[in-house]
Amino acid sequence: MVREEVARECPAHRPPTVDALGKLKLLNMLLLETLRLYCPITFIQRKTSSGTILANIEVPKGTIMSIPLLMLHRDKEVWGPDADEFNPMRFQSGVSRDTKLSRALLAFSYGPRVCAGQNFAMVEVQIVIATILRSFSFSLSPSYVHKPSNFVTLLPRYGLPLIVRNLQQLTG
Ligand code: HEM
Repeated sequence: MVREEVARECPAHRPPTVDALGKLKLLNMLLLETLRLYCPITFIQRKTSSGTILANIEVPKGTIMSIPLLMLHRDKEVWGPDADEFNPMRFQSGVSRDTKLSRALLAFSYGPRVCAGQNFAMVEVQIVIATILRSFSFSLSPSYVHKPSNFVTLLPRYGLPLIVRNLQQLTG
């Protein structure tokens, strides 16, 4: 489905244009769902600049708080009973239009210290994936072991071996 969308919107043998990227709705949904389940930065920290009360808990000035993004992204109360499943369709109406989702998806953080490279990162990965999808099919190698691990950022512990096929050779 995503490959069909890319083939429809992006002309072959040229990098996708800004206009084309704006039309890659399915690819965007797929990337948002990937950022939800496997957000590269799994937690952020904040230090209180003054004493405050959070959810009836008194928090003194200077307290360092960890915000567990990865855990929040799997909260069934927010995301529903299928929170642990990979389901890009949950972003069908777009994250920016759904206020609940735009605040629940915290892969790039939120508020005044939101990731400064958010838009750049999304455009970059859209171009890379769209370009790959135009020419190649890929699937997980049987040797792949699913073990996301946190080493500063979230990474596949044993790498990501893929079986890659050139689509032109496949279709002759
Ligand atoms: C998928 C890719 C990326 C993810 C998931 C990501 C995520 C984040 C997160 C969660 C923060 C907040 C950290 C905190 O408050 O402790 C952050 C901050 C930041 N990011 Fe990114 N980032 C990505 C790519 C990039 C890129 C490509 C750039 C630059 C070109 C960038 C530049 C920054 C900067 C400058 C900040 C600090 C903003 C501030 O504190 O005012 N990021 N990022």
